[in-house]
Formats: sequence, structure tokens, C-alpha cells
Amino acid sequence: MSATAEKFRSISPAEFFYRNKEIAGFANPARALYQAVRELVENALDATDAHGILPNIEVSIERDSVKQYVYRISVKDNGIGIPEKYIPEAFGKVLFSSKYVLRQTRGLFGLGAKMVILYGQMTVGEPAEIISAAINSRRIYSYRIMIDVRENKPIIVSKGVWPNNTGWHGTMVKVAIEGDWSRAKQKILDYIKRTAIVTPYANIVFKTPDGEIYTYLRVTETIPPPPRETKPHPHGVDLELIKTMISETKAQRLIDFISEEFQGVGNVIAERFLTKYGFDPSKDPKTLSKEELELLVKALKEFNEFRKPRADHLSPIGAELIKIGLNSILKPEFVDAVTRKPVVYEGHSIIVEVGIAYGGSIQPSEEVVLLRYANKIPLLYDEKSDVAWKVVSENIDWSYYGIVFPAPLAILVHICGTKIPYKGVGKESIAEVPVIEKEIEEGVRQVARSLKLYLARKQKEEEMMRKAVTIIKYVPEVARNLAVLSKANPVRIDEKELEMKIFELVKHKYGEYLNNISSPYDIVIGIE
Ligand SMILES: Nc1ncnc2c1ncn2[C@@H]1O[C@H](COP(=O)(O)OP(=O)(O)OP(=O)(O)O)[C@@H](O)[C@H]1O
Repeated sequence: MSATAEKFRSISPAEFFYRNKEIAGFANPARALYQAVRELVENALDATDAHGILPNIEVSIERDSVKQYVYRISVKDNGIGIPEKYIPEAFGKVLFSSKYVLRQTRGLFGLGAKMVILYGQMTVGEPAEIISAAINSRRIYSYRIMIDVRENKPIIVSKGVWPNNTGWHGTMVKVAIEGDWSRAKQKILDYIKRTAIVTPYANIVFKTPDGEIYTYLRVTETIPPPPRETKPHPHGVDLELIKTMISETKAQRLIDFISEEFQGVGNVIAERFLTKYGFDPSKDPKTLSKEELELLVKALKEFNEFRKPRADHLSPIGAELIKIGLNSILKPEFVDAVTRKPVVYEGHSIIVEVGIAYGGSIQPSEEVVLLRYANKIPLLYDEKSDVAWKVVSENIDWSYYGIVFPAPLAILVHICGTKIPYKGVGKESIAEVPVIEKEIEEGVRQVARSLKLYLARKQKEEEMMRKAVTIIKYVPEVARNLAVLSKANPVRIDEKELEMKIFELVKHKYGEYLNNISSPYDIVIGIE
């Protein structure tokens, strides 16, 4: 038997994702349509709110009149735009991004927009169109682009330039892909709605292939402080990172390298650290041996006198905005939210935020309605494998908080940070990292306690109301009887007047529960 020789070759990142589109969320036409909208909307939001611009986002999906499986997606924003020289690669080279820095953005992998274009190319074959003007650009550029999968580079099909007379800035991306609107519709509508909940400062207009228009208008002009780039924390480094940092640093002494390139390290601490572990502070970091580098990484992770990672570069939504968002979209009877203090995960700060909404327009259901977010991205798939699901369904005993299912209860969990432990590049669920799980649990308990107080107060009010109503119910009768008895009395008593007098007495005692009741007759009708 003759063995055939194995054929070896390497493939480009574009080809890898072309072959494995499922791992990026493009498993079938329905999922792909959802994922495409998501990737483009997230880029639009990153280009606006992460730069302090109040977002105006227009999303449209149109069905091709002949090929019914073809959908044309267009997403337009008023963001910072893309400098012309980067447009082709930003949309035509897989793993090309402006977000490979330590900054809290929705985008992370340098993949999303390219996957949409690649998927469109595989299923429909039309080039994608990108129209963009960077801030202060005197021209608007338009590129029609395809991706050279083998070479992982953009193919520019055509290019246009216009004068930017109105000072417009922003980006519009148009791409045709195979989709399945009927199966994706609910998820896409949910996605847009959940995005609107955490961006109450955005205008979002969504035009569906059925000709419906969903509009989420800005309800506040308050926008979270934009995220800022930060430096790595010593506890988060590994051998590879330290090598890169050393190759890029301008510092010529170890002490300068440690104090300048890391966050949370001043000169004094850097010196104490280096002395403790026997490093010469004036040594050139570029001359460290392999063994010394290994020792340095171990020591950086171990030394516990560095300041904790800072979190002022992060951009949490904030409890007030969460409450505004939940109120305006879910219209509940009760809402509360909390932004927890930062915690540290592998040398990165993480902030967990939790919101709660109860009653009102929320439909009672057998389970908590869980609204999950990471860096302001709504996560809709793989709910059951997410750490937040574990917390609300396993760790919390809701009966302790006075909740009996079915209940009209929604919990919002937002995790933000420069490193999020997503379970995959599709960014749909978050791993069960103990420190994050604990924070979510504490946050949920905090807002659940506030709901419990509200429900207890409401129950007491209802009891008092019932009591007052029961008493008042008899007012007319007691008054009549008193009037009859008083007939023997020479002084004439007006029956009506007496009823009102007794009613006023009762109202005086229970007045705060009887705001809408001005006469005993209102009650008699109302209570049965
Ligand atoms: N609407 C937009 N406005 C401004 N810049 C954009 C826009 N869309 C994309 N870009 C630029 O193109 C780059 C590539 O986008 P892409 O969606 O491929 O990856 P990403 O957003 O960096 O990461 P991820 O794969 O996690 O979404 C972005 O980093 C950004 O610089």
C-alpha cells in the first residue's frame, strides 16, 4: 500500500475565515443577516459615542426584487469617518483595525466588517460600497471593494471623490448578502431595541425589508465619557507582551521602562520592585537574557505593591443612563441600576453594571428576562452558557426578594473593560470567570434588594388602601343611621353633610392612600 504524501501550505487570515465563517457568527443565512447588521451597527456606534459624538444611525435592509434571498444592508453614521488611505484595508484586509489598543471599544478583533463583505462576496458576489468623510475632510470618498481571499488584501473595484461642501463626517457601508429575513427578523429587532436601551443618547432608525420603520429617538443628550487608551498593568503581562513592549520602548534603563510603559507604577515603586527581585535599575531592557525576561514577568505578576489597575479610562454606561434607557424602552413600573466599583481581571479593570426593571409593560414570564451587554454590545445568542445567566438562574433565589414566577422582571447586566473573556469571536457569551461572576451576583443582589423594598412598600400601601376603603365603604350607612337616630333630636342634621364629615375624618387618617378619592361615593362603586 503506497501512502500519499501530505500537501502542506499556509493560508491567509482571509482564507481562514472564508473557510470557517461559522466561528465568526456567519453559520447560515438568518444568523448571517443578524451578524452583519450587528457588526456594522457596532462600528457605527464605536465611531460616534466612543468619540463623544451623539450618534445618528440609519440602518436599512432591502430585499432584492428578483432574487428574494438577497438583502442589501446599509448602515450610515455621523461618526469620525475613516481617513481615505485606510478605507480599503479597513474593509478589505482581515485583521486590520484601529482598535488593537488597550481601549474599551465594541470592536476588538479587526474582523467584523470584513466578514460581512466576505460573506456577501461568497453568497452574492457584488462589491461592498463604503462612503466616508473623516472629520474636517474636504472630500467625501467612495470605494467599491472586494477581498482577495488568498492574499488577504482589498481589491478596489472603483473609487469616487466628491467635494464635502456641507462639512459632513461619517461613514455609510452598503453590502449585499444572502439572508433569511423571516428567521432573523425577531433577533434583529431585539438587537436594535436592546442597543437603544443602552444608548438612550442615540437616534436609531431601522427600515426593514417589510417596509416598516422602527425609530428610537434620543431621550437624553448625556453621553458616557468616551473610553481612553491605557497602558498595560504589570499583573497582566506575559512573555510575549513584554518582548513586544521592550522592542518598542524608547527607555534605555529598566527603571524608566517599568515606570513609563506600565500603568500604576511610579519611580519609587519601580525602584523598590527592581531591588526586591535583584534587577539592576540602570540595565538596558533590550539586553535582558531569556532567563531574565522570564524572571521579570514572574516578578511583575507577583509583586503586590503596584497600584491597582485604574478604571478611569473605561466608559461604563452609568446607573442614570441605564435607568433612562430601561424606562423609555421597557416602560416598567419600577427601575433601578447600579454601577459597581472596578475589579481586576488578568491585569485589566472591569466594571460591572446591573439594572432591574419590574412590572408596567413588561410581560410576566417564567424566567428572568436577561439583557446581557459587553462593552455596550447586546449579546443575544448562547444565553444559557453565559456567566450572567448562571447568576440569575442558579445563584439567586428570587423568592427571597419577593419575586414569584411568572413575574414581569428584566435584569440588565453590562460588563465593560479592555479585556472581556468572550467565549468566541462572534462575541455572544462571556466565560465564567469567578471575579466577574461575583461582581454580577453582588450587583444583581443590590438592585434586587431595592426591588424588594419597593414591593414591600407597595404591598403595605395596598393593605392600607384596602383598610381605608373598607372603613369608608360604611360611611354612608353609618351616617344615615346616625341621621335617623338624630331625628329624635330637635336639631336637624343634614344626612349628606354628616356623611362627608365622617368621610373627611377617615380621609384625614388614611389620606396619603386615598389621593384619588374625594367622596365616599367614589369608593362604594370602586371596591366591589
Ligand atoms: N463606521 C465606521 N466609522 C469609522 N471607522 C470604521 C467604521 N467601520 C469600520 N471602521 C474602521 O475599520 C476598522 C475595521 O473594522 P472591523 O469591523 O473589521 O473590525 P473592528 O471593529 O476593529 O473589530 P471587530 O472585528 O471586533 O468588530 C475599525 O477598527 C475602524 O477603524
